[in-house]
Amino acid sequence: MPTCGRVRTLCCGGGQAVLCAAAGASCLAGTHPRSGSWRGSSSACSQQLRSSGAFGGSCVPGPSRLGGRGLFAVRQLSPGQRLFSEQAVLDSVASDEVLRAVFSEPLPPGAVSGSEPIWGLAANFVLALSASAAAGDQVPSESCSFGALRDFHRPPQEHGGEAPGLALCRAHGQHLHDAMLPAARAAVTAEVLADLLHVTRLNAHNVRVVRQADSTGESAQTREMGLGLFFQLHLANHSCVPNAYFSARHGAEGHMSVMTLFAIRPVAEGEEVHISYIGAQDRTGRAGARPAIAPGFSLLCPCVPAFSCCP
Ligand SMILES: C[S@@+](CC[C@H](N)C(=O)[O-])C[C@H]1O[C@@H](n2cnc3c(N)ncnc32)[C@H](O)[C@@H]1O
Repeated sequence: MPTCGRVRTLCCGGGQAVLCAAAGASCLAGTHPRSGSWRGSSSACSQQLRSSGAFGGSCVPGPSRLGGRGLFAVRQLSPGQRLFSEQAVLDSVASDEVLRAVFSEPLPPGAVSGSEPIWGLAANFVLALSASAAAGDQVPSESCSFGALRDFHRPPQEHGGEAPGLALCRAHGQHLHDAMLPAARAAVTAEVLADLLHVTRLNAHNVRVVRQADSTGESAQTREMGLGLFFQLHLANHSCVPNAYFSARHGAEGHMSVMTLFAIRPVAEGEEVHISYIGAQDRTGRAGARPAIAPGFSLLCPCVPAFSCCP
């Protein structure tokens, strides 16, 4: 197991976050992409998350006719029924303190307000990655789910080329890496950040963020949209006529967002559970701007060519 010779505590999150500063990349051997363990492999964390009690006993992962994996009801589900709740593996809600511990000044406009969620996501990622490495990858169960990010969907390489969108993620990952403080830069490679962005692009769900008043007391609350990566929910495929919807919200500072999945209409045992990637919080199950889905998420809408099933 990798050990971290010297661990520097960053002044964020009440001193819980640690960053392996001096030991640099060598202390990240367990999670470093070049070790081969970051990308693609099934992690112990995923196994743990799939164990009994996961998915609220309402559904299980299985092969989808759409290709890849999907979620399937293990019993008949009624409209409005809660399927399961889960905490995000990673989300974009980061305090100013966390952002400033990871990124050098000046932060880009929107990074602190949260309207540029990728910065918060990357900051939380670096800190979780570092904490995981510092613990020799034997992280406590609360943060164990972080390792499950390795299992999230990535598109296969295109014929003779690379996965769609990867070049853009690589450029963006390099940009984020360049903007990091040296200690943070030593803890993560631009390549791993590019992978995180790729995973985010294809798997992240919107979460509602409600922030309480800041010290100036100018606003009682600010509301914004953040991003969350949920291990169980990420297995749900898209449909323009979904049979389930989710509601996700960032609650208390220092905790990841929580989402709950509900059935919209009766779902038969064995039926695939679909959400809509557009207007996912629309309980009616009606489709939103359906034609926008395919290029954005690199998927084929199951309604195509049967357009009539999309209102
Ligand atoms: C959040 S993941 C869903 C789980 C994924 N199928 C897996 O195997 O991990 C999103 C990806 O699933 C695939 N997907 C989701 N909905 C789909 C659909 N309706 N038709 C085809 N592919 C879909 C696409 O590859 C998409 O990028």
